[in-house]
Amino acid sequence: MRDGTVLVTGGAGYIGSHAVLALLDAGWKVVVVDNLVTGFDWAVDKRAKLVVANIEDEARIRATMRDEGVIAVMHFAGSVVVPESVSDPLRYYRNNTVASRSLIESAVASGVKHFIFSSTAATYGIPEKVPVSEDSPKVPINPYGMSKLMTEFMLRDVAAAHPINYAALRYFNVAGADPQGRSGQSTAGATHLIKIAAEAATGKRSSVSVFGTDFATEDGTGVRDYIHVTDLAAAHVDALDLLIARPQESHTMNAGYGRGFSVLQVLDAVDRVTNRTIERKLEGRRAGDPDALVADNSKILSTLPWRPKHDDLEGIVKDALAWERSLAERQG
Ligand SMILES: NC(=O)c1ccc[n+]([C@@H]2O[C@H](COP(=O)([O-])OP(=O)(O)OC[C@H]3O[C@@H](n4cnc5c(N)ncnc54)[C@H](O)[C@@H]3O)[C@@H](O)[C@H]2O)c1
Ligand SMILES: O=c1ccn([C@@H]2O[C@H](COP(=O)(O)OP(=O)(O)O[C@H]3O[C@H](CO)[C@H](O)[C@H](O)[C@H]3O)[C@@H](O)[C@H]2O)c(=O)[nH]1
Repeated sequence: MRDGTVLVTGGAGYIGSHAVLALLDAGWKVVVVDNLVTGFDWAVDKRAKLVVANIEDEARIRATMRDEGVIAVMHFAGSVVVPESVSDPLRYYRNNTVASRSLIESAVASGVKHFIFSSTAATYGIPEKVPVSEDSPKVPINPYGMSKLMTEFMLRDVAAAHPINYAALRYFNVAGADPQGRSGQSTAGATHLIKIAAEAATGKRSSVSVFGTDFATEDGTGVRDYIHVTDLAAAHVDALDLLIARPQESHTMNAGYGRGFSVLQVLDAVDRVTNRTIERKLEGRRAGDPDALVADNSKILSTLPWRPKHDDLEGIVKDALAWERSLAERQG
């Protein structure tokens, strides 16, 4: 067992629940803080403690940090739907930026030494150059990306002023599910391509829309860097070890594989795995979708011992499908 407890905000959600598994498997004690707006209490592994609270509830957060001996925070809690951030920006600045400010203040006041933050490739907006490196211009094209970039700025300034260091991981497209079937993407009303394709493959949807066929890519459909959620969770555990080993340093790193697949390549992979053909509806572009978004991942590879173990598109699809099937059984 490691010394100290890790507080995981949003640990009842998709990515957070996988980080909880990775931390527990690595011997950490874990306390989850989640208000269950989009998460599920059953998604939290029983070895972890669940505190149902808003991260803005400073009294409860500080009491939890003190009582549980929290040495590090992994901060996944937030609002994640890009179009919703466009129609309701203040909600995103509240739940992503303002709530993060409150959590960071609680951490500093409670003497928490390390902070790991879920940032996003959406901080880059429409990149000038692909693969996109960390020092590329950060020009978010929606309030979601901006709300996350503002939190990165807060962390930078707070780490300069207080004895706390941080890692901000800019996730690319997170997909797949725990290969042992312990968690997966469970949120209803999904918008993510691989989740939607898995729903179509298991009969929850009749077809998949392909949003745009005139992008500047080889087959005209959007290209993305899909990273397996279990690899992403492992990167957080490695980032925590680094923050502990080198308390004077903080790091902002892309979390992706450095290779992209088009929408049609993803749907082809689903068809191969299921040995069926999902109906595709070719439609117009969604607002604000870049042609291609692929990580330059040289920084994370040179900074952490982390190496991808699940970077195979068909494997990601298989794990997503297996979870979708078990979710269907769970929901009857
Ligand atoms: N899914 C992706 O592709 C992706 C990509 C880049 C970044 N991210 C970031 O990763 C993080 C996790 O995303 P996810 O896909 O797992 O989403 P999710 O909705 O499954 O998880 C978010 C969790 O946070 C909880 N939560 C939200 N607001 C809260 C609050 N104020 N107090 C306490 N709990 C709260 C929710 O109940 C939920 O369990 C988010 O910060 C998101 O911005 C996700
Ligand atoms: O039904 C669908 C859903 C998606 N797509 C396409 O599939 C690709 C991936 O779309 P997703 O919605 O799965 O993901 P995004 O790339 O739009 O965005 C994701 O990654 C971003 C970072 O790059 C943000 O973090 C954001 O939170 C997260 O949703 C895009 O080309 C999109 O147009 C379709 O064709 N049909």
